[in-house]
Amino acid sequence: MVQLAGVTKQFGRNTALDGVSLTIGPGEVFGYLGPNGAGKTTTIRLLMGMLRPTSGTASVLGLDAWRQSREVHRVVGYVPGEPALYDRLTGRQHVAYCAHLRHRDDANRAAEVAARLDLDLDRPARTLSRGNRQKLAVVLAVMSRPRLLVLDEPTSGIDPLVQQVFHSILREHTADGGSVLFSSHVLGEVERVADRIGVVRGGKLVAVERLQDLAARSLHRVRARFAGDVAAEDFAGLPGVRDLLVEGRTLSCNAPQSALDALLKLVSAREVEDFECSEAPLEETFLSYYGMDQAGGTALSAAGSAAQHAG
Ligand SMILES: Nc1ncnc2c1ncn2[C@@H]1O[C@H](COP(=O)(O)OP(=O)(O)OP(=O)(O)O)[C@@H](O)[C@H]1O
Repeated sequence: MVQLAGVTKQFGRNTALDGVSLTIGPGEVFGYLGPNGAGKTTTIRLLMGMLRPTSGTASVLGLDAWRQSREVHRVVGYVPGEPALYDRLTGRQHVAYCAHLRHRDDANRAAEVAARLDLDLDRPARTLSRGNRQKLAVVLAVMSRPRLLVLDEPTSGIDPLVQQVFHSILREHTADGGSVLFSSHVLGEVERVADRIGVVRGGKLVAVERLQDLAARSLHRVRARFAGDVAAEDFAGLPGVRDLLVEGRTLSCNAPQSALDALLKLVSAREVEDFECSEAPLEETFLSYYGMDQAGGTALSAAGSAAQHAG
């Protein structure tokens, strides 16, 4: 669906992207993460044929993104970071205009998506809030049922309830074999919907991984109180378990998801009086591995606490 092979993009002396290679397959939601200025929008503009790579190749659905950009625009639903709308046209007029450009009648599908997103299609674009402009851009991108959706920070400005609806729309899209490239500067925005995430920093793709693998490495804080004394050695040697501490009848430790089953079996072999297990937010695990430290103050403190748990 998407293939970047050694793509570099320079603006004068500034290297915005540096040798990025990436493949996105059918039925996949790919979360493209990175702090401000990392190169997300540059990647997306290259894929949409708005920029020409300095070196390397970008292709979309088998089409060369630069040389065949008109065909690319026909088959991709694109939501830019700052949607460009016609101030005086209503949502419905935008829908009619885009449908006309594509020689299709997508009005019913557009009305259905707009209703789900709680967007009034009869208001002129100039009266729409940032979130509602974003929703209209989403309606225009999905109404023709394109095989690929390329979304540049599409949910900034959209409230959490509507984000859930938006996620279901993306899931329906991938269930039909479509794919999604979804950029964001925070994991929280994509973690509920992405299958894989890629992290771009300073123009380099520094990590690509399946979200379920990241979740499997996420730490759980475990605490158990037993009816009698226990020894730390009874629980030692479980792979990935950190900060193991036994004080009298109480055990505490941090364990990745992959160690929970074995740990629980050891715990339940004894008489348990109290048990607690809470998962650290995925954002913490993510930050501790990839340190997206430009994401903001809260993120910084989360990274700090994750690092402490990691011992
Ligand atoms: N047209 C341009 N001319 C010169 N430099 C540019 C241009 N577009 C982007 N850049 C530079 O390329 C780098 C990557 O920018 P890009 O917009 O791709 O980042 P981003 O990850 O999308 O950031 P944000 O989250 O802030 O939108 C930045 O250093 C930016 O200043």
